[in-house]
Amino acid sequence: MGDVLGVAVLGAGHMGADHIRRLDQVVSGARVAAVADPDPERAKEAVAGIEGVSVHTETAAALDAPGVGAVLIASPGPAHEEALLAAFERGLPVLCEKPMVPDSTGALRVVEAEARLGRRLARIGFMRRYDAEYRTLKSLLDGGRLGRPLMLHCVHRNVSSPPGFTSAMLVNSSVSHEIDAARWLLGQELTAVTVLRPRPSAGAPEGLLDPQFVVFETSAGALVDVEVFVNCGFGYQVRCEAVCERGSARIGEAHTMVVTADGGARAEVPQDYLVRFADAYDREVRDWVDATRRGRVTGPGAWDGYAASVVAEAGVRALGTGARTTVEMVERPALYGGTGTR
Ligand SMILES: NC(=O)c1ccc[n+]([C@@H]2O[C@H](COP(=O)([O-])OP(=O)(O)OC[C@H]3O[C@@H](n4cnc5c(N)ncnc54)[C@H](O)[C@@H]3O)[C@@H](O)[C@H]2O)c1
Ligand SMILES: O[C@H]1[C@H](O)[C@@H](O)[C@H](O)[C@@H](O)[C@H]1O
Repeated sequence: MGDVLGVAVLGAGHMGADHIRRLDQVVSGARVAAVADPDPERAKEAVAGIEGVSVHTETAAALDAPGVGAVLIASPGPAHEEALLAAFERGLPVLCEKPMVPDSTGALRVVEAEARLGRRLARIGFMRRYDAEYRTLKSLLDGGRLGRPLMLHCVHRNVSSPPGFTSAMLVNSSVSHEIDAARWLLGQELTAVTVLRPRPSAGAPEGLLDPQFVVFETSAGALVDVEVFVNCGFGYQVRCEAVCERGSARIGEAHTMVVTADGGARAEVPQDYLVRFADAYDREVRDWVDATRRGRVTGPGAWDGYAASVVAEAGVRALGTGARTTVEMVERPALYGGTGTR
């Protein structure tokens, strides 16, 4: 194992601050060496009490700061491409929050830049791949005991959407998790998408198409449906049921505590992703730090980030037209395993 990994964290908002705490207090073998945020007060607040961190407002200054050996990108999606390319130029390994790059043209530029380097540097923060329940489901499906998967029924609910959240973001920010999880669980590409829009909830901000019902078709003829509802008001719920030829398997309830008292039982629902996926984020960052210190790049990569962006973009078009929309991806570069679906 190499030296303690000095990490530059870009973006000190909700996720950035949580990852800074994780790198400082939860994960061994790493330290926060630098932080960059255009809002210096937010950056200072996120690293308060941590020694040896330099605070910057510019990405380049943080990447070039003393002791930086890797980058964690937690800025908003539109800022990711520039940060990824800057990290690649410096040969720095990266953990980049989803979406890798919201638009597929930018995502492809990232894939091409990494392919030109001839080695992988980027891991994308699709943390569900590190969630214990998702991993158990993946092992079950891979083991084949239930036969071939035919359908995934998914639910993705948030208590409320943050200011500025758009109808397109239900697909390209929220459902991006299901897009990656479905590709990973099934080992298939998503080839077409249809988005149905029920009457918007009165609890959603004016003009937001919330909830939505998204249906994906896969390269091997399976279907994946996702109810996404980001102003459900009552809790953070993420569920997935795989229906296979000889049985079904459902995940998404294990993080619930059931309190029995006063003659009744009450199941508590987590209120946000930081609670529901706390273990997954810890495992994701620990695994990234360990692999990086060993000089390895593992987990979902730039190709997976690109695939998610292309599928999400088709989904946003489908949302606009109401029509079934096919997904067109470029050929997979050799760096990511050549052509064909996994
Ligand atoms: N994996 C997950 O479950 C999960 C959960 C929430 C958010 N996210 C992702 O994490 C990222 C950040 O989301 P958030 O909720 O923390 O947002 P946020 O708005 O809370 O924080 C973003 C921060 O980035 C800063 N910033 C803006 N431009 C920047 C730039 N060019 N360089 C550096 N910093 C910049 C902002 O000032 C802000 O402090 C997004 O990509 C989002 O999709 C992932
Ligand atoms: O950026 C967030 C994050 O990715 C959460 O995990 C998801 O539940 C939200 O819907 C999304 O807005």
